[in-house]
Amino acid sequence: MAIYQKTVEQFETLLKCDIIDLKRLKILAFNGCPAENGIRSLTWKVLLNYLVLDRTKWSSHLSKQRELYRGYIRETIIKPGLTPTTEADFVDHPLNSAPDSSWAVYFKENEVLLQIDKDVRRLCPDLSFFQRETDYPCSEILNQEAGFESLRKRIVSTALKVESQSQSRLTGRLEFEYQNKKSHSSTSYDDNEYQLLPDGHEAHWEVVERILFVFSKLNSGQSYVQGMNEIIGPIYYTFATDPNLEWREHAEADAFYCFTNLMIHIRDNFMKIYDHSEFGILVRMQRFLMLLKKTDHDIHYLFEKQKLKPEFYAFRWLTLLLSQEFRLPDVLRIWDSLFADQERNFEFLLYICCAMIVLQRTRLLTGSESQNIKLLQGRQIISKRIYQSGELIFEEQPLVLAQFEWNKLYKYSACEYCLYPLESCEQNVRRLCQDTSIVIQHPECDPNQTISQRIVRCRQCNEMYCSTKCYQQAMTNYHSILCQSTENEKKDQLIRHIIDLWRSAHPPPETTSITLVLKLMAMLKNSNNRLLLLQELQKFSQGVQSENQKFYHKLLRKEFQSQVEQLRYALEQFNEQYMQISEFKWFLTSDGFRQLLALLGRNQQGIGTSSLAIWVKNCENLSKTQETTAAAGAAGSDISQFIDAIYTKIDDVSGEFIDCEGSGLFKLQSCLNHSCDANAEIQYLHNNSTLSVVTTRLISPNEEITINYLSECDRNRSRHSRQKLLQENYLFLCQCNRCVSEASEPDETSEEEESENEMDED
Ligand SMILES: C[S@@+](CC[C@H](N)C(=O)[O-])C[C@H]1O[C@@H](n2cnc3c(N)ncnc32)[C@H](O)[C@@H]1O
Repeated sequence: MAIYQKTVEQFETLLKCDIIDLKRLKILAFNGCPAENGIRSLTWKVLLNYLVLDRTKWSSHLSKQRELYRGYIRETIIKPGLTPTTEADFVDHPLNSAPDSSWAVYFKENEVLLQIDKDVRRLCPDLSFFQRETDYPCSEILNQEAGFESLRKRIVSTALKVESQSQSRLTGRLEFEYQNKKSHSSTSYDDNEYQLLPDGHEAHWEVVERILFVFSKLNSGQSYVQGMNEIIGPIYYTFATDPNLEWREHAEADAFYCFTNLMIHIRDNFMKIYDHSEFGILVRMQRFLMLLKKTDHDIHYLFEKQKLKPEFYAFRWLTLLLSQEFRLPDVLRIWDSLFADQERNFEFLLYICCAMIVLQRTRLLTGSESQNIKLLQGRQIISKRIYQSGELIFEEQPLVLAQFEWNKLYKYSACEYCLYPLESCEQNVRRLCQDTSIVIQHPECDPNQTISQRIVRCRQCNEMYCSTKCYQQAMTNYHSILCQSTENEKKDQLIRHIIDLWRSAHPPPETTSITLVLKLMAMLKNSNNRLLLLQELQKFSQGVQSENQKFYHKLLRKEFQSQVEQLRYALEQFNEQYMQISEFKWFLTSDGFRQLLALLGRNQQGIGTSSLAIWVKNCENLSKTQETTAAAGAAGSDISQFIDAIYTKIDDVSGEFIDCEGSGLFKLQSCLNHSCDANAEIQYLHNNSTLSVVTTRLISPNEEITINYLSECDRNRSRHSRQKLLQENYLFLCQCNRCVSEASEPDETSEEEESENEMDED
């Protein structure tokens, strides 16, 4: 503590001098800037050459710069054509497509703006800061001076323009009611985007959006490139949380200048034409490789042997200054050192990247090429702190989900959108036991007693939802297209045909892949930002073949070849006749379709919900909270006997399939790797599709968080059986601690698997 306090004092003394000693400041900052008293914020302003070293000049310099920035806002956000000053200006008009027309420029800029908008609405989602309201909104914008408009208005009108264009191409007419409904959100499938605050209020993400837009206009050669949002984010955050309110008030202008100055140093990373320049990304990657060779010869040699080029893993690290690899507090700490090191062209960044590799060296040295690329690309989740057993790590909603087809055949009923069960516990038990005389004890423990009165049905196809919200979400995302409404019988028939083909083609265990494909197509069709959705898909684990390239994903085995081809053809027809999604065409080529099926197979996560399970849990809680009197104890044992009897009967009549089941794609969960001795598990604590990752034992900091991909009944099979299942379904050879410790076991499978093997070989 004493050392920390001393560091604070050293910074403060240095920053108070009339002439700041830059060399000393760099030495101090390199070892980390304290966040308190605005030290980091001030230090960065000096290190990024925004504040001159002569403090006596700060006041006039700052007021000049900040006034200049206000001018930029006025100039760059002004609506062209609205304030004509000369006769000639009136010649320009919104339909003028000449390249020098201010309207044409205005429309082109809107495309850049739309991209910025999408990117900043997802800035640092693990932090609530960017969604919060700023205390210092832009007065020029909010006061609505005559002749000015806000970026908000431009985004709404641009989103409308994009949507109406695609609609008109398809239908030849403009459907404004539909467009208006969608225009409030640029992506209908993502609830995680930051939303606008009411008029007169601005959130921090909107301020960041303005900075980037002004930057893109003033630097038209470079404009805005995706990733710049990740650079401005931490800078603005640091300035806008400055405890000194005088500084905080001007966070927007100050962040703009610091960002602009930083971009001078790193702009070559963002522009392809500079890839080969002295400071271009390719040269930087070469320098990084040389350093790796010097630091860890074995790893360098291994990477050469495995052809693991830095383009595959270090490109993002170097371009975005590690802002994606660490959480914000760590990014800020790393940037203290990087900014202090700036004149040496961020040499220190190369050292950090090397350290990141060396820290993983034991795993890398034993890993195959594809295991190593996975490790380096960072698609794994590592704990940052101690987690106790039973602790919730995170919760997440799926990007898309579907119920198993057999749910309906066996009369399971659950919300089509979120899988919440739509039976009361009594209905559930009576159905599973095929006994209508069963009466549930403790009905007060069943929150679904009156569920039948709350069910919302699609007016066209009678599909059931647990709430109006779920129904509306489903409609906006996909149901408006996939609804079996008999309005278009041929389309419905084709959809049924596709689902039936899948049922007869796919190998057990049942998967929902084909419904997921149909839903994804409908979501793409409905989205006014298709590329973004495709980009989300790209992040999931991909590839059709195992690491050693010995076999393909189970769904792509030879025996399914002709059915897979029939399916592909049917989907291609569906796209051509009813969807016309040009961006999806590749997925409907032979290769693309195989890739898509493998992606869904490798990343799908099962979902299970049940009214009975909620009731049982509530009954158990009830007996726990009751006093331990003899009478209560007897009642508790009665209820457990009753529950046991129910489960025995269900087992006899319906077997193991007692939950309403489905599966979905989850963005974050799909980063969790498998271990046969996992330290976490997936639960559905809310009895709907919201997934919870919960620890199953104590987890230490820096330990990888893993789940078991195998179903409960497969988890205790022999090492050989487990590895076989994992290779077929997930294309990797499990080398977890348990598999390694069981390495001496004979390669034996159960009889059942033996016969399956024989079938495979036939
Ligand atoms: C849902 S993803 C998990 C995240 C994955 N690391 C990624 O980068 O996308 C599933 C894929 O991760 C890889 N994977 C998962 N667990 C693994 C393990 N224990 N060893 C090697 N690869 C694994 C396999 O390629 C598998 O198909």
